[in-house]
Amino acid sequence: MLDPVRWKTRSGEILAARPAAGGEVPPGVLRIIDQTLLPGRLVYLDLERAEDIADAIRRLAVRGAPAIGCAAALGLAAAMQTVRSGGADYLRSLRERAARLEATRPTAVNLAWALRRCTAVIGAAIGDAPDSNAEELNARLRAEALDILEEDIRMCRAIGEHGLPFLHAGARVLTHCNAGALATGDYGTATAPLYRAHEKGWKLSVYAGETRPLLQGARLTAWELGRAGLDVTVLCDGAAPALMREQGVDLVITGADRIAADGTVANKIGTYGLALAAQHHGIPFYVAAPYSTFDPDLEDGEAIPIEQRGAEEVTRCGGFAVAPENAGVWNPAFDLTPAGLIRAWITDRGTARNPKELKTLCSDHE
Ligand SMILES: CSC[C@@H](O)[C@@H](O)C(=O)COP(=O)(O)O
Repeated sequence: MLDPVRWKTRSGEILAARPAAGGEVPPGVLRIIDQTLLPGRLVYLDLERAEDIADAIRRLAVRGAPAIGCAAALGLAAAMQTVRSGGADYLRSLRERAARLEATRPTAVNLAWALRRCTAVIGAAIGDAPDSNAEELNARLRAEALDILEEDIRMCRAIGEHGLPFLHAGARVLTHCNAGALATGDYGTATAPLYRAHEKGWKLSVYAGETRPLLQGARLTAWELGRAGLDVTVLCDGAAPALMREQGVDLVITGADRIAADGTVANKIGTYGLALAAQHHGIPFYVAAPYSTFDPDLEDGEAIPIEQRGAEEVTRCGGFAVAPENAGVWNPAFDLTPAGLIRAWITDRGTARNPKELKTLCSDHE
């Protein structure tokens, strides 16, 4: 069984998208919040088979770079419970399931990072003891998956501490998409300093861009921050530059799906536009991410694979047609923000002011 790890807000509510969030979970099951139904309904999904876990990641029932890494690792551990043969057969089954999970979403590097960590650990265990049985290997795999989750929790907390100095009581903060508790194992990345500030009793004004086409900002960020007691205002994506000009914003902070060695950040579509608007208005733009989001092997950010998603995400909204069915659609899930537009990268290992510092902080990526 996957050990339950619980996280509660100050008001005592269980919030994060993590296994066991809804109570006791039977052996070999990954329990997640179905984020596609929020904020209307809080529904948990129990997933057992690698295909179902892959499907949940693909259709964004669980989403956000760190969360899909954790869910894939824990899901892999759950799905492997039914495998009976040990040794090389076990490794073959593991690699086959991991490949299926890794193929679901190409941009967020945390997914590949977590799955490769799991396969490497089992490869090494079998290298040391080729006759290991499935039970022993399952225990090792489960421990590694839980380690990934626990490390993510620690990283969120550390990002919160490193990001806190950029805030002050009364700060007006704009964020995009959902880089919060729902997107990680704990506090979130971009939201971690906001939760920390809130815990200290600082009153913030948080602005959440709605984040078309799937509205992660409006549906998820506004939901989770509101539940935790933060003051949150939702705006249409197109309203962000006017907000900066007319109401004033002290800083913009977003998460990341992958950061290349040159500091380029891939994040939810619309991030680049926010960074350009922030530069125009002299507003600092920060990116918060754990080291597992840094991809030191990718020198040039332009090489980050950008996931293209289905046309219906753009032509339909909430079940209604919002564009003609036959209109052409361009629907990249992410865009690239160059390093020159980023004031600092706030990581679990400290804050980097330029790509060189970032590489020094984060380059021992496993
Ligand atoms: C801490 S999550 C950072 C990013 O993963 C987040 O900002 C984002 O772009 C998520 O995109 P999504 O398509 O919802 O998975």
